[in-house]
Amino acid sequence: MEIRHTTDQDFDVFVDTMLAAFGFYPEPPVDGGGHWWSALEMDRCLFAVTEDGQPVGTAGAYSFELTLPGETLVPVSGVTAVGVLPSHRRRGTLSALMRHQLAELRARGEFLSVLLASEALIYRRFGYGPATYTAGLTVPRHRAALAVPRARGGNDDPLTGTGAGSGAASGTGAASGSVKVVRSGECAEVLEEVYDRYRRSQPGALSRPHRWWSLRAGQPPISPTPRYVAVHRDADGVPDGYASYTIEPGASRTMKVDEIITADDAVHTALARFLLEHDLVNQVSFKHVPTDHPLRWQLEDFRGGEVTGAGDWLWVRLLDVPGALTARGWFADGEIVLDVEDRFLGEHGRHLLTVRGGKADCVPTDREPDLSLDVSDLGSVYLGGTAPSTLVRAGHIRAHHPGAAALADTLFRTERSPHCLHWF
Ligand SMILES: CC(=O)SCCNC(=O)CCNC(=O)[C@H](O)C(C)(C)COP(=O)(O)OP(=O)(O)OC[C@H]1O[C@@H](n2cnc3c(N)ncnc32)[C@H](O)[C@@H]1OP(=O)(O)O
Repeated sequence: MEIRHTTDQDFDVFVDTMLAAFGFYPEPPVDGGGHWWSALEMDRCLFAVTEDGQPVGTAGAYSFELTLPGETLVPVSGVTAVGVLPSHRRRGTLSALMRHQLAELRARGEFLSVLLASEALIYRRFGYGPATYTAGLTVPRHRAALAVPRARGGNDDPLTGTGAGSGAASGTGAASGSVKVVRSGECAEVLEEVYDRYRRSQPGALSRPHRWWSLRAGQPPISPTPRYVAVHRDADGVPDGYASYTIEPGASRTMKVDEIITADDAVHTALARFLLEHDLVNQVSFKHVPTDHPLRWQLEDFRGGEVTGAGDWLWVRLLDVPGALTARGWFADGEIVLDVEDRFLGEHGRHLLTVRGGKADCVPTDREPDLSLDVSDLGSVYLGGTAPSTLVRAGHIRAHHPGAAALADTLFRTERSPHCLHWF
């Protein structure tokens, strides 16, 4: 089995092989891109090839930026299009592709790799751990009333003041804004710009490169699939949020919300209100709600929303432990010794992590460890979305003394849970 790079000439064969591995039929071409795979970076794709030259396995990587806790932006590889033909499985082809790819990512100087896992059993052995979580929230219209915020109140508040449809919302509740509904095809530039502002402040979020928008590659609202988009603008008319949605015809009249994108909680509230008050809708189904998002708390009826499809989203793999640990922001001072095992790459390191004033220093040490953990578990806790103590209680991370788990929880905790809704 040989692993080799693909070139632009291989694009069609690459896509055919990858689709066959997933059991999908090739789809007819769409004008100007349109398929999720049209933004594949062919210089970052790999073929696994048999001795007689037949491609039997594929793996690709997108060049993204990931927002770390502390709003640090770092380049990461978004691993994608991983597949091995059904006729050639369980012979080590994926393992060979992963080994080759991880070495290449390191050679590029990247210290993190991320992916969305088709199955949860595949990637831990390669050092990836689930790191961000998401869930759907379905709210019947008759239970959709929003509560008056107890800490604020008053007429200038985004919840209690004029509705978003007629204009209201800001970070402080002091300024007004407006919502206008347009079709997704008419506002691509606005979506791209608002998304870019949002993702820079949201830990766990990935960039959506311009190429994705121009090729309409990905899931709605990036794809050519028709959508309505409620665009929120501030008092000066500057777009600061959007919600992309469809309404199912027929008896269900379910409004399906692909995403609400904004960096401002008050704008999020205004857009949610706009959707929840929409006429001729029986229920509103939000596809992506971060697990700790205030939306559920904002419903007057705390049981008014049903959480659906809760699960993992972004899996994270550290390629350079000190590099990754010193890159993110930290929110509590302290020090901890981590003994990290990387079985797939056959590596082991003991690191002293010292945090002062939001920044970390990470050096090799021979001190006794506080925690012993696999690199995949470090990937899970790295963005702050999984408490180390949960993995201690699960029997995955070993705490060497009472208090070690609580110390790790305090250090790794972030101001806001990481969340990613970009599909790739
Ligand atoms: C980021 C993404 O693109 S996610 C998409 C992943 N791709 C898919 O789901 C498409 C359908 N599936 C496939 O193409 C293949 O089954 C793959 C890519 C998941 C696995 O490829 P293979 O070449 O069979 O994997 P390989 O032989 O290297 O297996 C390595 C180990 O992982 C295990 N493994 C591989 N796939 C799975 C799985 N789906 N579930 C459980 N274990 C698995 C193997 O049993 C093997 O274990 P071992 O080392 O203890 O013997």
